[in-house]
Amino acid sequence: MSIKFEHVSYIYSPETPLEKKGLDNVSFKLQDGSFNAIIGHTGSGKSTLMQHFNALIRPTSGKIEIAGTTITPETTNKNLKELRRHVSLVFQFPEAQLFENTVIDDIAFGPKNFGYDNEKALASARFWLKKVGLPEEIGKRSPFELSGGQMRRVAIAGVMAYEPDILCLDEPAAGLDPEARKQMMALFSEYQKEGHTVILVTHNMDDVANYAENVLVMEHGKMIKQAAPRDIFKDRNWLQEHHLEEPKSSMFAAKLQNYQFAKLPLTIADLVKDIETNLKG
Ligand SMILES: Nc1ncnc2c1ncn2[C@@H]1O[C@H](COP(=O)(O)OP(=O)(O)OP(=O)(O)O)[C@@H](O)[C@H]1O
Repeated sequence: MSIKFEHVSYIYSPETPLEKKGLDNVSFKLQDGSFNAIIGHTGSGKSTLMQHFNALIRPTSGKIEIAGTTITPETTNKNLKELRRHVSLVFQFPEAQLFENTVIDDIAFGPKNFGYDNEKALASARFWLKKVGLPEEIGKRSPFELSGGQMRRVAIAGVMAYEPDILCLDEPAAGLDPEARKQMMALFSEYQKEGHTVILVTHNMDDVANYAENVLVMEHGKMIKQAAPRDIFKDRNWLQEHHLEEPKSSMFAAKLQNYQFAKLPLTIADLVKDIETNLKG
């Protein structure tokens, strides 16, 4: 059950002086269980695209197939609960949406909303509190007494606690220190390896290089390229032309270097396999 966008366009404030094309004839497919990144300049349409994944906004034209649901311009808000249980969207600075009296109740809110009984919701909340790296005793505290980084973890645990099949993240590590960013990205990577689909909007090219298998590049509302990170980042001229940065990470450079020193392959098929193994590993 892949995710499929077919000729999706979206216009903000149509037929008014403020009319603005947010998406322009976007088509692509994403594989189940893949780690995808959406990159592009500010204002290129990344967040607009992201909000289509759980029908928070619906296409002005075109069609989306996702998690067994078809989204078209005619789709209404009715019957979207099932879609939103499967496809979850985490906005930038999700900690702004915490509201319960205790951390554990805040994390359990999502699971309860999607039909877990009280006991199961609390068990899931305790499990995810630990998974995001917070000690058990924090569960009893008010989320508003925590640091910004801890609040971010609570908010993300609240989404992961009902285990959506498709996790959409808009700059989830923005403003976190490098260690916290790494832990957060490792958490999403593990979630993907367990079989879920992850879609990440980011300006951080190191995260793209280190974690994504598939990259969508947005520019002026159009998707101008879809490829593996190595294919996106190997062409410096193309990157410069589109004002995109290269990853700085030594990890990605090391992966490429390992590949150069890998044992001499015997056939083209071996060579391709070798490259893939080295870049994946
Ligand atoms: N609510 C809105 N009303 C009108 N235009 C909007 C609205 N939201 C976004 N836009 C416009 O649509 C275009 C795409 O915006 P979008 O937020 O999707 O870009 P983005 O790539 O996510 O940017 P950033 O990296 O800054 O978050 C921009 O030109 C933006 O100004």
